[in-house]
Amino acid sequence: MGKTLFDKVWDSHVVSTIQDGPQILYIDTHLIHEVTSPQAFNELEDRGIPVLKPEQIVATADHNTPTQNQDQPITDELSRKQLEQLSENCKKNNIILYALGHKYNGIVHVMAPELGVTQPGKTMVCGDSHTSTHGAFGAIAFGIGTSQVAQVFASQCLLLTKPKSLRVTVNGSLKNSVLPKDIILYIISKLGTNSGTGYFCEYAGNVFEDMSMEGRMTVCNMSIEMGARGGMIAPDQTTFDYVEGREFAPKGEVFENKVAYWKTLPTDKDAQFDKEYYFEAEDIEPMLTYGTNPGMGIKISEFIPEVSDASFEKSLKYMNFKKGESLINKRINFVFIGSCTNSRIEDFRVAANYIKGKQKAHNVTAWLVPGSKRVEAQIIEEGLKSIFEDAGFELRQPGCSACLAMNDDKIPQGEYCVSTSNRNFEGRQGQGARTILASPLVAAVTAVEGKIIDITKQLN
Ligand SMILES: CC(C)[C@H](C(=O)O)[C@@H](O)C(=O)O
Ligand code: SF4
Repeated sequence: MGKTLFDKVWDSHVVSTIQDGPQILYIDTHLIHEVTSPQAFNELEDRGIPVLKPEQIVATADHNTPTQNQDQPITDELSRKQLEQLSENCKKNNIILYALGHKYNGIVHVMAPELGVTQPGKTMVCGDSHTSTHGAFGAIAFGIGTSQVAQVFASQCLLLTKPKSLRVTVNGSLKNSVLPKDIILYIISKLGTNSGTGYFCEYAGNVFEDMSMEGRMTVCNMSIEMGARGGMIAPDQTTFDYVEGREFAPKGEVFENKVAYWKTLPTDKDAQFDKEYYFEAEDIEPMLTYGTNPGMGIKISEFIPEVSDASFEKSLKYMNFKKGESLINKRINFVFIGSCTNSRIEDFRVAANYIKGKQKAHNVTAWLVPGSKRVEAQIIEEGLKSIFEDAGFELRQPGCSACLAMNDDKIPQGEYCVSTSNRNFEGRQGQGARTILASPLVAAVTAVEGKIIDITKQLN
């Protein structure tokens, strides 16, 4: 029987198998940030164990970073301490750190692919659930807990049970104004937030084959929101072209040899998956979430479903929405374009393309937060900064920002925020804040209108 992409990468990294039990998997790249690494460093220090392969670790500061005045000392004490500790730990253990202000700094899932650290066929981990993003390259990439971070520091390996396999296939042609974010929000709205539990997901079909690397990252990023351990897309010419020439990508003949190997990775025709789902591209429309998990999504033109269930009702109460109502014309005072889901240059191009020559609505505070220093530089080089500023949008400095309330960028109590991030949990963007997940295009339109409008009517 043939093998899946996941099988091929997994099997080539198994160091040892315990009979009828878990396997020891070799980890090629370990990404770290300030939130989940400190306890792991402490554990190692307490036990007198050195970091085995510091050269296979890449560190960045992202969650606690302010998105204004990054050249000045951080005023928030907790955030300042978190970042200082990361710097100290990296220095002590000879780990490369792209600290705040460094030209390679950014959200871990934005900067690592940009630098060519993320490559097909690799195993990659980070103490962060959205590590699934890197699967867009055909890598096995997944989030781990703090004790596993310590395991990888000490051994460059992890003890794991091989997950089951799931494939989601989307074929057909997409409608105008449907972006990768809409595709993954649509899939999760259909499958629910637990459908992937215990599985690693592969995305297949012409829709993903035709997608840019940035779009593929948006899709794989949210795999975790349907419960999957990770998501993957077969590497192809789009992938190789993206990786080639980046700082940490292999060069010359080594690159050519790698490409020859990467070409062997796609799932074999006769491979079997434990579970398969199929969708048609024509059925997908721009999406919005109305509840407090990413599976509570509807097409922008649809109505909130009428479900009788206590947790559903609790969720609507938090959002102050009613069953059966439409979100069209809801007044929105906050718009956030950013996060590791949608803070790459293509996202800002989409937004700028719509915003150009328009003005944001008076009631709206619109934050644009690039995922990395490099994206920030691209925004300036391509002239997007002035488009945004002329329209009254606020371009901030890179970081996780309003994706989660771990820094100064918080949405006030009771306010709605149309956000390009990946989680709409209660309090995610600030205490009592109400998050509506959407694509960068829907977010940009909302900021200009000051309310949600049916973009399928306006733009088609
Ligand atoms: C802080 C971190 C551990 C967390 C994660 O694992 O995903 C964060 O990035 C998030 O998006 O909720
Ligand atoms: S941008 Fe949001 S989802 Fe991504 S790593 Fe940061 S906090 Fe997590």
